[in-house]
Amino acid sequence: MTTQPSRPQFGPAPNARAHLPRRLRGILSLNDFEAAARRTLPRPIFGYLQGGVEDNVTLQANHAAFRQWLFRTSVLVDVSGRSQATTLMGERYRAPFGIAPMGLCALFAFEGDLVLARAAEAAGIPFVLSGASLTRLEDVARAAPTCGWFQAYIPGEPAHIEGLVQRVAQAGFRTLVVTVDTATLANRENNVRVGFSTPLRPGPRLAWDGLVRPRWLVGTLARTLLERGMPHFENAGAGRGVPIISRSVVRQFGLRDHLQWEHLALIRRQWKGRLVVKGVISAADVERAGQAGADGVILSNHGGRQLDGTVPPLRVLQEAARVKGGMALMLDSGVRRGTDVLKALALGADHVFVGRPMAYAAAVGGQAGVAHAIGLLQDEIHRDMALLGVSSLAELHPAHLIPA
Ligand SMILES: Cc1cc2nc3c(=O)[nH]c(=O)nc-3n(C[C@H](O)[C@H](O)[C@H](O)COP(=O)(O)O)c2cc1C
Repeated sequence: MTTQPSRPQFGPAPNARAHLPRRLRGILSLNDFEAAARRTLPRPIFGYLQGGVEDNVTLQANHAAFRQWLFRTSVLVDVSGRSQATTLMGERYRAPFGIAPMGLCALFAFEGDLVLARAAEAAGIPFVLSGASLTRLEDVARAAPTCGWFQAYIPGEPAHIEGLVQRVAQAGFRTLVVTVDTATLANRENNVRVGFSTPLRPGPRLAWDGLVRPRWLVGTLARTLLERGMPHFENAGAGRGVPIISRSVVRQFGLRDHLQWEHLALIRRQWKGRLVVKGVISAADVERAGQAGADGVILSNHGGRQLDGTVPPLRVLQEAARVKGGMALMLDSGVRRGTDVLKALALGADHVFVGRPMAYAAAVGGQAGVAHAIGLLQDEIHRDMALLGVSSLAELHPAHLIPA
C-alpha cells in the first residue's frame, strides 16, 4: 500500500463549462449532440446522417445490446494511477476509441472532414476518412499525419484497385480500412422520405430546407462554395467523382455484388501498410479476414444502415475474440458511453469506433464540438474505470460483466 500525496477532487463547479462555446455548454453526453444537430442541419442532411434502414431493427438493437450487460465492480483497489492509453496495431493512442468513417462530412460542417481529423489528431485517437468523403484524402493526410486512417470501398473493377491503393499510400496513410458490408445499396427509405439523394437535386424543397437553417446555409454551404468551390466525391478511386449538388449528374456506385475474398487478397498484395476489414459480423468471417492477411477487423453492422435485422457486433464479440489470432479486434455501432466502451473491451475488443455523435458534434460546434465530444467520452472512461476498479484497460475481463 502506498500513501498518495493529497490530490483534491472537485465536484462540478457552477462555471465548469464556462470555457466552452455557448452552443456546447448544455451538451453533457454524446447523446445530447443529436437534438442539437437536428436544430442545426437541414432536414435531408440530418435525415441522411441519423437514419438507419427499413424498420431500424438493427439500429435499435445496437443500443439495446450494451444494456444487456451489467457491471460487477471491485472496490477498495488503488486506481489513482489509472490510464486509458492503449496500443493498437503497434501505434499508441491516448484513448481506446476512434472516429468511424462517415461519408459527406463536409456537408455537416465547414471543412467537416478536416475538423474531425484535426480534433482526433489533437486528442491522439484514430480518425478514419471515408471513401465517400468530399475532401481530398491528401489534404486530410496532412491534417492527421499520425492518426489518420483511410477507408475504401473495393472498386468493382480490379483495374481500379491498384490506382486507389497507390494514391492512399502516396498520401501517407499507414492504415487502410476496407469496408465489405455493402454488396449492394441498402434500402434507405428514410433518405427518400426526407428528400436526400446523392447528388442532391436543387429545387424549391431543397432551397426551403436550407433557408430554415440559416446558420448552416451561411456557415457551411455558402462558405464552402465560396472558399472551396462545389464539393465533389474526391476519394472513391484514383480520380475525382461527381459533385454533391447537381440537377442531372447520376452517381455511379459501380457493381460490388461480385466481390469475393480474393479481391481482398489482391488488395493485401498491393497494400504494404496495415489492412483492416470493416463490416464483418461473424467469427467465420473474422477467420477469413485473417487468412486473407488482414491486420485487424472492425465488427460492424454499419451503424444499422445496411441489412436490417443484422446482429449487433457486441453480441458476436466473444466468438470473434476466440478466433482473432494475432489480429486487432475492433467494433463500432451504437457506442455512446464510456460504459459502452468498457463493456466492449471487457468482452474482447481492442478498440472501438464512434460514428454519428462525432458528425453531430462537428455540425454543432466544428472542431471545438468534436473536441468536446472526445473529451466527454474520455472523461466518462476515466471515471468509469475508477468506479469499476481497474487501472489499465488490460485488466478488463468478461468477469466484469453479468448478463442483464
Ligand atoms: C452518415 C454516415 C455515413 C457513413 N458512411 C460510411 C462510409 O462511407 N464508409 C463506411 O465504412 N462506413 C460508413 N458509415 C458507418 C460508420 O462507419 C459506422 O460503422 C457507424 O456509424 C457506427 O455506428 P454509430 O453511428 O452508431 O456509432 C457511415 C455512417 C453514417 C452515420
